[in-house]
Amino acid sequence: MMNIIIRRSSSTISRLNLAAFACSSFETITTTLPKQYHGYYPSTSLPDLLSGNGIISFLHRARGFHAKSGPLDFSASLPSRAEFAAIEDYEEASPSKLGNDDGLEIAKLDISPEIISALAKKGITKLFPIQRAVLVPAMQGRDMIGRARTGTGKTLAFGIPIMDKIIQFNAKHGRGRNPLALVLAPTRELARQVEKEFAESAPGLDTICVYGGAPISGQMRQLDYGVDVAVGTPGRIIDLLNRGALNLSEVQFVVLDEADQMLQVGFQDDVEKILERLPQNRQSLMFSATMPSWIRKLTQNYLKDPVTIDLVGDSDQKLADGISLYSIASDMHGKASVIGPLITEHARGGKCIVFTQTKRDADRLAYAMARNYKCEALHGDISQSQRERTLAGFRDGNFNVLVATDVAARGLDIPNVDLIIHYELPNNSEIFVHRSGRTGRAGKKGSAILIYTQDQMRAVRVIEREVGCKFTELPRIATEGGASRDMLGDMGGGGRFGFTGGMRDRRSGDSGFSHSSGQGRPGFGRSSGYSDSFGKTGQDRRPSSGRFGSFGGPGSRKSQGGNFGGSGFSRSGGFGDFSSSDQSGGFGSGRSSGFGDNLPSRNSGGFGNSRTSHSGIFGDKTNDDQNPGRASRAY
Ligand SMILES: Nc1ncnc2c1ncn2[C@@H]1O[C@H](COP(=O)(O)OP(=O)(O)OP(=O)(O)O)[C@@H](O)[C@H]1O
Repeated sequence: MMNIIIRRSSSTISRLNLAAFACSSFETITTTLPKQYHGYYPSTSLPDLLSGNGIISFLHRARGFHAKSGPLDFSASLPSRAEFAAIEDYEEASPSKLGNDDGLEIAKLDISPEIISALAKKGITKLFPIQRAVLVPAMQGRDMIGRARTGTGKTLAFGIPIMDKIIQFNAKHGRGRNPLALVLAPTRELARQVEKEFAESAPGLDTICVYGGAPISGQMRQLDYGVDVAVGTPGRIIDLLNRGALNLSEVQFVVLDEADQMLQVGFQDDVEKILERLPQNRQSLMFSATMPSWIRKLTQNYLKDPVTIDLVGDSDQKLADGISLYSIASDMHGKASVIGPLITEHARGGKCIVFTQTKRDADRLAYAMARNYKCEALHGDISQSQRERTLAGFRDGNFNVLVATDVAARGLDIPNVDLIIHYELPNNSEIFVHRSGRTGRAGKKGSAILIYTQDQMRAVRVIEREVGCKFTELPRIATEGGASRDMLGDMGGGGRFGFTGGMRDRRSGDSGFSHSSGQGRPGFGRSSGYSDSFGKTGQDRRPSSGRFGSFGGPGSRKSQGGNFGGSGFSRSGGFGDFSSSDQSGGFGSGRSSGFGDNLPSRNSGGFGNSRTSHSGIFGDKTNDDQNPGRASRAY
């Protein structure tokens, strides 16, 4: 085992021995964090990282050297002034030898001044730990898998080296027409956000975001004009490739953001199709806050001699440190009515995201809550323009409760979200991490509350175990009578529910509330879900099996009712129905089939075929691009 240590050298950062890096092959990098980052990383979870006074210690295993050199080889951008010290050492670093570290000033990095000043304008002056850990190997052209907790700056971790290299390349070779970098993201909203971060951090680069639901002609025109960085969702990218509007032959960098989702069943095929169109000689980067064990095997197929930069670790708490976790028991009927008191108590006037399992739940809950809260729904059946308005309104603080499906679970960086409510249990612990991670970002604090029913106790414990966390149990909130009906009573009447499907600017013919086809979908049955999910050790648990379908309770139930307007609603009326319908089958079927079934109106052709082979949220994947024949969207 050999260590390579990168350290700050007095007040500047020198890069003396990058050759040493280039001659080495890493498997795993862990970091020693400076004290100022302890807020982000609990000391219990990174015990070995707290002893090094800001030294990044790269533990790696020397293997056969695999050097990549492409058109944008980092050596071309290495400065004559040495800014980094990369000290190769065959011994464990001793803190005393390495001195203090007061953080890595971005202004002192040898990166483009354009990036430095653009970041400074955003208030970003020091690298976060994942960014400093990634910088050198990324600059060297190493393929990598990067894992760091939610909200810790992964976007810029891969963004800064890519932007810098492209700026250098353009300066040398002039600007080209075809993109040099491609970033794939699972949702449109995330794709837009990532593209925005690139555009703001390197204003001189031409960036484009391509995603379904937006006119393709404008995207084609922009591509024709020429772009440096393309960010997008897979379906639209494939569409543009098929039309000959997107040429990926010059791509030097490809990033799979939320890589574990991008490689899940349902997404993987599209991702592979895209990767096939890229040059062999490229740098591939995969990032996520969660990297289930199955992904490690898969990545061998896509990455060359990758370095793994893991700031989470297997045994550590997987959540960002600033997130306080709570759980609260409720019966099905009372779930909706505990939300109000929870918001009052825990959101402290900030924003709150309530996560539901289904689009229908999101609509109905948002509708019901709108009596008392400024509240909107966000999910995949809402038109793209409305989705964008909703998200912008939420960001701007025009309303402060967003009721969303897992379309909002990953990556979204919305300021001042203080509270996450898991109205329904997520399908798996990774989704729990991502949903909860919409709060407590960039060192801030926040709370996440899991509402569960008694028969979901076991699933709650599984989350605790897999995420390495402990919920603080909140006292039950009485829901008999008053509160529930006050807030939700207006929802009564089957007719009203018919309305929820069209509550916002939806695609015509939205059939989201019909749920005839998926009731018998495998993996959602509670018993099978549990054994499927929990019986495994974490190996190869790709979510296609709906492993935590068991979590959700509602969706796991066998449909007894038939359609939504049927027994579920009419039986008890009011918002209580919302919950009770879970039991009656309305939700159960909605959840299991609705995802797949909701989409035909938005997508031509293939969506009519529900993809029953996909179960669980991931099975339905986010791919909401208008791509005939493709699988339906999840959220
Ligand atoms: N070095 C930095 N200094 C200050 N703020 C930063 C820095 N790097 C990133 N940020 C900010 O931190 C926030 C979270 O960053 P980002 O969205 O990249 O997190 P992430 O790790 O990708 O999260 P997720 O896992 O949820 O996708 C953003 O608002 C970003 O602008």
